Amino acid sequence: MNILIVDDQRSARRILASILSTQEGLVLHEASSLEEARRVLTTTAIDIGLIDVRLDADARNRDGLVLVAEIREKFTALPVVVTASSEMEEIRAAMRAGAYDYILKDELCEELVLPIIQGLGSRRRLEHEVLRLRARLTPETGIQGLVGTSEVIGRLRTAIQRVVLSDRPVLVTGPTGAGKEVVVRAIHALGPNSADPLLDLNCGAIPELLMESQLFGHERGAFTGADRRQDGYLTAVRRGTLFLDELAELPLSLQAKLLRVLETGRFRRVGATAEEHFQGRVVAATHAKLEERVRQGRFREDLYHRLNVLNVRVPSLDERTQDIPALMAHFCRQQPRPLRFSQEAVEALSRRSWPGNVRQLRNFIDRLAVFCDEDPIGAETVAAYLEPSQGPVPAEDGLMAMARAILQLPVANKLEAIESTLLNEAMALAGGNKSGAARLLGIGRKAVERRLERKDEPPEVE
Ligand SMILES: Nc1ncnc2c1ncn2[C@@H]1O[C@H](COP(=O)(O)OP(=O)(O)OP(=O)(O)O)[C@@H](O)[C@H]1O
Repeated sequence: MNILIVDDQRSARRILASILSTQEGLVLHEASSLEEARRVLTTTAIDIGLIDVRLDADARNRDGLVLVAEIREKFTALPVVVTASSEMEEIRAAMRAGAYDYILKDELCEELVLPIIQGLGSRRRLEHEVLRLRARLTPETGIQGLVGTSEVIGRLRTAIQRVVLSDRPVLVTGPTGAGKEVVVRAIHALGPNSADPLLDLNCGAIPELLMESQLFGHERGAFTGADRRQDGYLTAVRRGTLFLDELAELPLSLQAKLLRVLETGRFRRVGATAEEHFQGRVVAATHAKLEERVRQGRFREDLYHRLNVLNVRVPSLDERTQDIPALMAHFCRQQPRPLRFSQEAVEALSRRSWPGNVRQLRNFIDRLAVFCDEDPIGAETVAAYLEPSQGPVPAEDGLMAMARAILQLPVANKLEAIESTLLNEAMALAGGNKSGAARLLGIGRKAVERRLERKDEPPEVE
């Protein structure tokens, strides 16, 4: 277990360290200020934090309490406050901020400190044991579903296990096709509420009004076509996971509403006056650089900070080429017929760059399974099949994902929903200029105008 002792006085840190050094299996870390403690917490998986309330000579300093609150918000360590028995008010404040226990400085001795550490140690061990058992119960969707043995994928698994211990929002980032969705599924499967739903909302695939209704639900008569009351994902998810995919595309108006849900845990369905409680966990994913979107005013900074509490970065395939043979074997097993590659072919595929990441590798193997009869498939054949797919990710993937998302919508006319989304996007890209939008869409300006007039009516809901 990693223990972090935070105290501005070296002598105080020494006393605690000497008490703890009698115990086996403890790795001790020290920090003398709030900043130093933050640095250690972000680089090391600390299990227990022993934190002095005052972290500099100023008697009014209460940085230790700030740290306790931060740990509960952003890290998975168990904080314990260390203070004098005369500071009852500070002890109360620390417990309110989320400290698990307190240690009195005037009674620092093995008999009082060690039972607290041992108690928290058992708690941590139990948490890990539960995680391990859950991982065994969900081999496909859990952490084992993440194929690979490289060091980076090992770090990714550790990050997943850490965020599962908390119930705060998670932001999963990484390039397209790298496995963000696989990671989100693992977080859900390993979490305490995996029996409740994992609901996936693609923030880039559907028109704004529909998205609002899908997320928040609506009252009967809230808009044209809303002929009955409908639960949104925020209700239907219960204590499960609300997966916001392509988060960067969430319209600004919905960003404000989502922020309110995250801050207060409350929301209103479209057309309702009464508020409801959101009980689930938000896990969002994006391949876009959100900081850049914030700078451009396209993504709310406050929402970004709310969601970026726990960040899991999924590495690109080029950062973990050692995993390519294992991934190839995994995708070969999924084919309807046996598929094998020669050693040279595996090596050639492991050497090349995969800008479309794991998805591009999977698509490549799927293609060979359909078109190639060679057994085992050799390096020359692989090279021949690679030619046309050099370069960026095939666009069909994005189109297929969008088509699938739209087909599941409660919209009567799905083709119209697609058209309207495309039209909106073209208008936005062209800065509201109809001729520009017409050029992007490959149709005439008149056709754009006609469609814009038609689209004033909100889409019909099934
Ligand atoms: N580590 C992995 N092990 C097994 N399969 C993986 C792994 N990573 C990705 N995949 C597979 O690769 C494909 C793409 O992964 P996924 O959809 O999770 O990517 P993504 O990062 O969410 O992409 P996007 O940003 O485009 O949504 C899926 O078929 C997924 O099952």
